[in-house]
Amino acid sequence: MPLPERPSSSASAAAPLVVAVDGPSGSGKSSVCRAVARHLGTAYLDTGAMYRAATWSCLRAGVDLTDAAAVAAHVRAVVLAMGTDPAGATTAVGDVDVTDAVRGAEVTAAVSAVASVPAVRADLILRQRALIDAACRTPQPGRRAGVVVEGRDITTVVAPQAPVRVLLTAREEVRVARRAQQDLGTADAAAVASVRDGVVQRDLVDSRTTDFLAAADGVITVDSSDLDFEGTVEAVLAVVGRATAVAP
Ligand SMILES: Nc1ncnc2c1ncn2[C@@H]1O[C@H](COP(=O)(O)OP(=O)(O)OP(=O)(O)O)[C@@H](O)[C@H]1O
Ligand SMILES: Nc1ccn([C@H]2C[C@H](O)[C@@H](COP(=O)(O)O)O2)c(=O)n1
Repeated sequence: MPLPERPSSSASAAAPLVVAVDGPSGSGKSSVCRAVARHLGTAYLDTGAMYRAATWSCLRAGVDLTDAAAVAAHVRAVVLAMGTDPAGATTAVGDVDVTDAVRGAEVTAAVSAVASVPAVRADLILRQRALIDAACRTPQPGRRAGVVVEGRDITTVVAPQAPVRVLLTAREEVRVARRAQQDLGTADAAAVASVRDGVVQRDLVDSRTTDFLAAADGVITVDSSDLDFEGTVEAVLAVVGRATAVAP
């Protein structure tokens, strides 16, 4: 069942809404959150794309990724521009559009190292909070004030006060199969085997930096293992509806 877009005529009347979503790789954060934001009429912020853009810039500049101080100093100077329209979220470093480049294998293999540097995290977390604040205070014309923001530490560190906090998860074999289907166009045994390590290893390394495998207090878990894409979007929207319902 196609989900309707939220009518923009009432966009300016609603209070700002922040929906914070965390989860492991392949759980559906990007695709599901984009659809949820479209439905709610809010902005959409992909914080993983920010870590990826920082990594892309380090790689391009030849920064030694084992040198945390050098990585942090480089990232501090990176001009990041995040487009938060859920219909076409974009990422730019300076005036270079890196929306597609940051999805490449080289960045994916290196991003965990950059994201594990505490000073990089402190820097990007400040930028993420500023973007969330901007989406709440000055929404784009026709958009509702607020943002659906996803990553690994949004419910716990970046926006722990968000009125809606969700851990979006799915069983490992389901996430690996989705990644195979997405990257290789098939989820046959060979395709699944070839992407498994990339998914599992990255989650293992990332989970030493951020805690996205278990829901923190007050965070609602949505397990999409046995849901299709639209069912997952509806499940997240149901959490939003319950969390924002006005008591009678
Ligand atoms: N409930 C679902 N049922 C079927 N496919 C899904 C579901 N949710 C997401 N997908 C598909 O799974 C793939 C991975 O989803 P997505 O890229 O949104 O995950 P992610 O959590 O953002 O991953 P990463 O953190 O690695 O970027 C996409 O092709 C998406 O369309
Ligand atoms: N809030 C976040 C978001 C992302 N990361 C790291 C961990 C991931 O490996 C990487 C890329 O994220 P993805 O595009 O796969 O969602 O960025 C993080 O540490 N904190």
